[in-house]
Amino acid sequence: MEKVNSTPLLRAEQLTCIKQDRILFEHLDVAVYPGDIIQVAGPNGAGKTSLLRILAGLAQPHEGQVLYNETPIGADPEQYHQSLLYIGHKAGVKAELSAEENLQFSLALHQHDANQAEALLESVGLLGFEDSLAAQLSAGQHRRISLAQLWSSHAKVWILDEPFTAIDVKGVAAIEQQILSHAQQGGCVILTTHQPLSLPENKVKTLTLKYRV
Ligand SMILES: Nc1ncnc2c1ncn2[C@@H]1O[C@H](COP(=O)(O)OP(=O)(O)OP(=O)(O)O)[C@@H](O)[C@H]1O
Repeated sequence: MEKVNSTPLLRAEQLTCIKQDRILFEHLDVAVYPGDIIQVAGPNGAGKTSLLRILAGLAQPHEGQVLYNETPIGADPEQYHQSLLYIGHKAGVKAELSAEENLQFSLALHQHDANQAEALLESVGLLGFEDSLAAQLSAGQHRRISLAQLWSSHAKVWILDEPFTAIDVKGVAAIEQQILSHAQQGGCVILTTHQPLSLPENKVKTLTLKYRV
């Protein structure tokens, strides 16, 4: 009998990444199925961010390829872009814009309704800060502005680099819940974090990169 969900949403084939003459990883195969939550683990400098950027199509591997629904992501970048939510390890907010303007900007970039920004800010506990300039907000509040997109995204593939950095305990729990719910609805999540996850162990797969010299 054929396995349900036997086709990966995202697949990387034989990835090799070299930075400054150091092989970070080579011939790496990754298969990410609907419902998967994959934590990429490993020490500082092992190549986690490099791997996430390749999976997101933001960087090219030295060798190998990434496929979305079994089609190389380079063949239809527009379709992949629409299916992907990538939140990098820097908050990426603009200091001179307010919290709401920053979120509106991100939503517009993903062709989402920018009118929902206020409601989304409420989801991440930033109600009352809509008009505050990002320059006046904390690192955790910056991160919350970026992560508010998790409450609006229809993208199947979420790639989140250190989403919990600077986020307090209550915020982490809310984000983990959002990640779990996305996976339960057939999406997939690939994330890095140096903090232990509180998600049920059987819900998370770990991909560990070693630091190679
Ligand atoms: N822009 C760059 N230019 C040159 N080398 C880079 C660049 N970015 C990363 N590297 C190299 O790649 C290695 C892996 O970096 P990467 O950010 O992928 O690691 P990481 O596992 O995410 O680390 P961390 O846990 O510290 O975030 C680094 O040690 C560095 O040598």
